[in-house]
Amino acid sequence: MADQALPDLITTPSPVPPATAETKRGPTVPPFDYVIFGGTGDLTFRKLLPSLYSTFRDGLVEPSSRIIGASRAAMSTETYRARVLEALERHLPAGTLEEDSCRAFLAQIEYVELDALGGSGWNTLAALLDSGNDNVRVFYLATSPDIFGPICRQLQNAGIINGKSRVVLEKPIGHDLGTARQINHDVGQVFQEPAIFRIDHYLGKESVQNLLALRFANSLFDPLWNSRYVEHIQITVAETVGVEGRGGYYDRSGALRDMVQNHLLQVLCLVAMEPPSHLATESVRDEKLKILQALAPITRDEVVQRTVRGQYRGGAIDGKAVPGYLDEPGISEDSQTETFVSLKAEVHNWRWAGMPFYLRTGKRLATKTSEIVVQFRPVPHSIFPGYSSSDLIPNKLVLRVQPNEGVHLHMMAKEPGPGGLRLRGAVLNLSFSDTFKQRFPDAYERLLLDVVRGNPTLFMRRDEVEAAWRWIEPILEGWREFDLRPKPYVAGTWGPSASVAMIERDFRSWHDEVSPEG
Ligand SMILES: NC(=O)C1=CN([C@@H]2O[C@H](COP(=O)(O)OP(=O)(O)OC[C@H]3O[C@@H](n4cnc5c(N)ncnc54)[C@H](OP(=O)(O)O)[C@@H]3O)[C@@H](O)[C@H]2O)C=CC1
Ligand SMILES: O=C1O[C@H](COP(=O)(O)O)[C@@H](O)[C@H](O)[C@H]1O
Repeated sequence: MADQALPDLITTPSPVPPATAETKRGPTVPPFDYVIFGGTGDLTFRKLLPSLYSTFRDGLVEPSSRIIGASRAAMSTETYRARVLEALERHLPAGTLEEDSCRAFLAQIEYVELDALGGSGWNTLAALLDSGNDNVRVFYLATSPDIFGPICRQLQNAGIINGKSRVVLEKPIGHDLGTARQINHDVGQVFQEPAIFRIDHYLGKESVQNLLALRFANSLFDPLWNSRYVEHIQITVAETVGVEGRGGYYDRSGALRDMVQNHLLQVLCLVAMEPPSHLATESVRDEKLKILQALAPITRDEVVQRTVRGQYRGGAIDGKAVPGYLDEPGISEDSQTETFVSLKAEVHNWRWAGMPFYLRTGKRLATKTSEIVVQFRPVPHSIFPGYSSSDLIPNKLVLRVQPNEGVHLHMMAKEPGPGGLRLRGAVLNLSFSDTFKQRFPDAYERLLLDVVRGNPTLFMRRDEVEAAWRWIEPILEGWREFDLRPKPYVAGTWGPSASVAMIERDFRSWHDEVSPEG
């Protein structure tokens, strides 16, 4: 979109163009007022506003809805709209920003200058919200978690919470169990649990939700989905990006807190949980909680054997040189923060007893890929002349979360041709993008509207967050106690060699070492 179009775009409201049958993804949600605290932050500009725009363009949003950005920076609504436009241009996939719907979207955005800790901005916000509409009110806290409590208290004092109000808490919810409990307590003083939406955007990813469909809408997998048939499971979330200007936050956090405590454990829950009796919020959450509670603690004494920490050094990603972690802005020069973690977890219950789950995540790794690998046990006996049972490569189900969402089943097949029966490994591929022609919405699109719908199924309940921290804490303590420093790895690789050694000690290997293609 050309720059000279900007003034006209942001001052001339026009109705949202009607969605066509191809673009509309469902019924509109009730009209809403979305107040985004941290309205000028990276998350808001990179993810929240582009996702809200996409839902607008797809015809899911009532025209009387409003989006109100709030933060301390002094600026007019006009200037804010111009910044939103820049963000949409920069962060939406090419070709998806449409002039008419963008103009209408921008016209529904307001800005309020406000300090979370108090001041007159709260009266301005109250006046704006009190303009007679009956919209659902969403308060999205896209700020550092230490001001979640103060923001909720200000909302209460300003008298702007009504029966149609909800609050969304961005991750991380705390830095450890104590701070998570404090945040949950402070927010819980103001909002009832059903009105609190703790977001984990991995639960909004299409392919993560597809895990529910794969497991519970097919009869094929469940009989095999246990340690009698599954040999081990791997969950990998590999990124090629570094800390992307978030060094200040990341250096205090690290990969275990930033990724494992939330995203990887939530995915593990969906992989491992029992079938909920129906797809109702509390049934799903109850089953996830049981998994978190069944996770065998990695005690302080076990951290050396069962966890690996890494930190990237300079290297190359996609043929381009990238700096090491210690040279990134905002990182302390002698930082001991891990940018990579791999660990071996166990779920102590009837279904999974004695079978490991290997989890791994890191920044500046070889490729961007998130996947779940279910490794099945070998056949008990070979009937094929010339093939022992160990020659028959055991089945493996690979669920690709991103990119190239899909399911790959590794199996043995007969090599075509006359004569004897020769066997060879083959892969059955189901690519979701080839099968379903629709656009894959960003995870936030679904979740932002679920808040308005009042559907918290894909959000974390208080006890889940606290159970996850309870499992993470002994690992952090063990690292501290044994002064387990992160091992260096070259950017563009698969992390420290100790991670490979950890899984190879169990006579297994990471999926990428076997087949980088999927
Ligand atoms: N960026 C990302 O990709 C992701 C971020 N998150 C989480 O989301 C949260 C926000 O992250 P991010 O956007 O990166 O952070 P930024 O530092 O970019 O943004 C912080 C925002 O909070 C506002 N803010 C800070 N203090 C106050 C205050 N006292 N009163 C009102 N507004 C305030 C800032 O505006 P101003 O200074 O003008 O007040 C700014 O808009 C963090 O908890 C982060 O961990 C989670 C997942 C991904
Ligand atoms: O929450 C976070 O997630 C991103 C990775 O998300 P993805 O959708 O791109 O896989 C990660 O980069 C960031 O550090 C973390 O805070």
